[in-house]
This record gives sequence, structure tokens and C-alpha cells, in this order.
Amino acid sequence: MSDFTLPDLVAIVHARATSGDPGSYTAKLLAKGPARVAKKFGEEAVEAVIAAVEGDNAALTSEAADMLYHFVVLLEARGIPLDAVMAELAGRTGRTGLEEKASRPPE
Ligand SMILES: N=c1c2ncn([C@@H]3O[C@H](COP(=O)(O)OP(=O)(O)OP(=O)(O)O)[C@@H](O)[C@H]3O)c2ncn1[C@@H]1O[C@H](COP(=O)(O)O)[C@@H](O)[C@H]1O
Repeated sequence: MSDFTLPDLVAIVHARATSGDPGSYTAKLLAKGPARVAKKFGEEAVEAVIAAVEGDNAALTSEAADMLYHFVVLLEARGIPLDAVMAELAGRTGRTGLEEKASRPPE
């Protein structure tokens, strides 16, 4: 299993966004503004949907990677930390990490 995480990708995207490297796709996309980044994310999401509906798991895996990358660029474009999204999800579980640990049966 890969040990590459979403926070790793967030850190790479942030570094590339501020790199000023003219060869960076990330920097070039961000320079076009949040609306363009959002459109790109939407396109990648639709491609993932098509792959899912067609039952093409190899294509879905690849499109999911494109979608996640563009999602991370979208968060960067709008200045939203990934932590804020994770906190929102954690809130929806109705539990904090500590309560979850406490409810686990002893090993
Ligand atoms: N994970 C990705 C990643 N996934 C997809 N893409 C790019 O997303 C683009 C999507 O391709 P499309 O054909 O849909 O779009 P396009 O025609 O190239 O561009 P548009 O004109 O449609 O915007 C391709 O150029 C891909 O290379 C990515 N570009 C970068 N990363 C990560 O970001 C890092 C930094 O990349 P740079 O910013 O290029 O240095 C890389 O090392 C990777 O870790």
C-alpha cells in the first residue's frame, strides 16, 4: 500500500502554487483563477462518473486521482485548509476522535 497521503499532495500543491515555476501545471492553472480551477475539477468529476457508470475500474482509479488532485488545487485556490474539510466530516460523525477510541472494544 502507498504511504502517499492527501496531506502530502496538499503540501506539494501549496509549494508549487508559490514556486513561480513557469513549467508548473499547478501554478499555471491557479493563475487562471478559482472559477477555471472549479471548472477543471467539475470536468474531472464527470470523467470519474463516466468511468464508474461504465464499470471501468482502471479508468475510475485514474480519473479519481485527477479529481482528487484538482480538488486539492481548488482548496488552494480558495484558501481552504484540508483540515477544515476533515473537521467538517468529523463533525458529521457526531463523535470526536477521543470518543471513538473510548467506544472501541478492548483488544
Ligand atoms: N497529481 C498531479 C496531477 N494530476 C493531473 N495533473 C495534470 O492535470 C492536467 C489535466 O490534463 P487535461 O488533459 O485534462 O488538461 P490540459 O489539456 O493539460 O489542461 P487544460 O487546458 O484543460 O487546463 C494534465 O496536465 C496533468 O499533468 C497533475 N499535475 C500535477 N500533479 C501533482 O502536482 C505536482 C506538481 O506538478 P507541477 O505543478 O506541474 O510541477 C506533481 O508532481 C504531481 O504530484
